[in-house]
Amino acid sequence: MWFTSDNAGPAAPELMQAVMEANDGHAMPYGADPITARAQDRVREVFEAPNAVVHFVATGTAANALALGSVTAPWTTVFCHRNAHIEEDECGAPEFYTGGAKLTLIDGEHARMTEAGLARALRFTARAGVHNVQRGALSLTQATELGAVYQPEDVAALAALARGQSLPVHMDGTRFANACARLGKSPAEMSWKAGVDVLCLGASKNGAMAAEAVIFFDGDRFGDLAAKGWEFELRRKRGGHLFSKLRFMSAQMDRWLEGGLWLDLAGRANAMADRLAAGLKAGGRARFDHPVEANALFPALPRAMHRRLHEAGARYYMWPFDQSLEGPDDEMLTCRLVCNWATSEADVDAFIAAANG
Ligand SMILES: Cc1ncc(COP(=O)(O)O)c(C=O)c1O
Ligand SMILES: C[C@H](O)[C@H](N)C(=O)O
Repeated sequence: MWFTSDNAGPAAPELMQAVMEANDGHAMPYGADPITARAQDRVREVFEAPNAVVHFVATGTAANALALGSVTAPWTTVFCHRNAHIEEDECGAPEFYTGGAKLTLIDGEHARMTEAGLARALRFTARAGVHNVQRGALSLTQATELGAVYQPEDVAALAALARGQSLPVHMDGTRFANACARLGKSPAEMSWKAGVDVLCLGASKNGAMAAEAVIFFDGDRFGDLAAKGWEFELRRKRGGHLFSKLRFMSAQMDRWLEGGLWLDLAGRANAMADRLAAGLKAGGRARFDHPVEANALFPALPRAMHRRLHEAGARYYMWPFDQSLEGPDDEMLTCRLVCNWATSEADVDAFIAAANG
């Protein structure tokens, strides 16, 4: 019963097979191989973005931090949600790779930034003179860190506010696939058509061993897109994130996007989250303070239930982590349960049985 994180899940056999097939003799290193070119074209095709600049890195943190470093200056601030991964879980990488940009934290339920919150923050930074950080970029996470998704129109409204201040829009798409699978909208509608300028598309949480795409879309934001892409390549290399045998990462991304596999895998994870939520709700003792819109759920459960689950061998995080299993049985404690493409109905049903007793 593994529900700690989709990072704990196995790689999908299709992607492992793609890596094996890529292991065919010699090929030019550092991304100059044909598999990488094919994967870059596959991304452009799936996103209906023939001119997009596409590069691959191994981690979501590298993707986010290098992308933000490419679109904002050290003396600026990036507007993000208070619970954004770039704020809470990247150990200062965005600040490091931007050369010191700050993060301006904005509230909103379910880690979804509100228009009002962003508008207020933009107004507050309007006073910026030489003594103040300048507005740098907007960063949104899709799906959010609390298991919710943004509708394309929500993204468009927030992006419009950013665009009104000539700010680029970054999207942390570590679980973009889960949001796309949930909403059934096209990747283009969920990204550049809604105003996203640079998308970090995560495959690692959704079947890859390690593969993340940084996609700069050909809007009016970056002027010379080729130059922006080259700048990213230099930042990636300088940051130590250019893989010499990039073909093995590219092969994962290419296979993941081929024939809609990425959406099938994400759909499986979402369906298991739905099953798990339904089973806990049926037990009558779970409280849900956040919606289940992707592959994660955040139920509040009685402490006694948590004890029972831990005794049954269930693996998951209390959320926040530091909540103790010692104390009154009926105190409600929130946890995070994350399903991945390999989560089985048996895993889910065993968790529900242990929870409901
Ligand atoms: C929303 C979000 N963004 C970015 C990341 C960073 O990914 P990585 O841990 O591969 O650096 C994670 C990690 O799971 C995440 O949950
Ligand atoms: C939170 C942790 O850093 C990881 N991003 C995860 O979602 O498991």
